[in-house]
Amino acid sequence: MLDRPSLLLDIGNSSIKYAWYTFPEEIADLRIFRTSLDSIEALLEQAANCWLCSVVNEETSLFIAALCGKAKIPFHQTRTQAVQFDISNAYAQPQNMGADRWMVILAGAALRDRGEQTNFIVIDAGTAITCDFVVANKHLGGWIAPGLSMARTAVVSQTKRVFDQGQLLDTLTLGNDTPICVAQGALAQLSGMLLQACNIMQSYCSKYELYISGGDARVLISTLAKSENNSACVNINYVENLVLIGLAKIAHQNMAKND
Ligand SMILES: Nc1ncnc2c1ncn2[C@@H]1O[C@H](COP(=O)(O)OP(=O)(O)OP(=O)(O)O)[C@@H](O)[C@H]1O
Ligand SMILES: CC(C)(CO)[C@@H](O)C(=O)NCCC(=O)O
Ligand SMILES: [K+]
Repeated sequence: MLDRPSLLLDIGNSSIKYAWYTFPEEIADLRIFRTSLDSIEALLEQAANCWLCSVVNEETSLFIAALCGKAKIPFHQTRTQAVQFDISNAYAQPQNMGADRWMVILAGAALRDRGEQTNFIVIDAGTAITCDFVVANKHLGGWIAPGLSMARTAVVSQTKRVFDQGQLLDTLTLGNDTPICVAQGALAQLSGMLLQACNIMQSYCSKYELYISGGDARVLISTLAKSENNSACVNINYVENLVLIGLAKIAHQNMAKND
């Protein structure tokens, strides 16, 4: 059983992603796959154990736990902590913070340890976009906002004459008809969030790293790269899935302890 890898599961609001982790592999080298609830049982048959990060209902976690019981393998679910790996959480009630955000913060810390910077911003541009700030091992707080797709849907659904044709653009320009104005408006909101994040971080520290992942990460990076006024945002690192890297870090630590 021990020659089998750990199954790392990220259950988000709209999709499920997973990766295999074999101790003591490098945690930054994960290959990411998408799956569905129906396919998890088959994955567990090949796993030594399972690590879950979920932001959906408790029933789903109980379902995965039961599948692990059936496969006779250990089940672990990560929860947001007040302090973990020397990083302290700014929430007065850490349990209120989505476990995915905490994994993303721990992933930022793990990736940062390989470089020089101790300060970092982590952004997860998924269904919702979240942004969290860590300076000298202290999480200072963060933001939650609609993701690109949700922002576009929101403005269309709450107005009469605004419509969207779903164009995917990665250059910020000024729209001259309704659907382009919608596509550009959402892009301006989200890339503006990145710029504000960098501006605010500079008031805390002169050097920091920025890690960004999620379905909209690439579009946001190329939008900023093509903008003229992006000097605040430097050192942007794209990572396919920070949640799973955070989970790998915890799985790694747990196995190192029991080694
Ligand atoms: N093929 C695609 N399908 C769905 N969303 C996509 C696709 N390509 C890019 N996106 C963008 O990705 C965003 C969703 O990101 P991602 O796939 O990381 O989220 P998710 O897995 O649904 O999020 P969560 O983890 O919160 O459930 C949407 O805002 C959308 O604009
Ligand atoms: C913000 C999301 C939806 C991002 O996936 C998730 O982290 C979540 O449900 N969070 C709970 C609220 C909070 O983090 O404060
Ligand atoms: K998300």
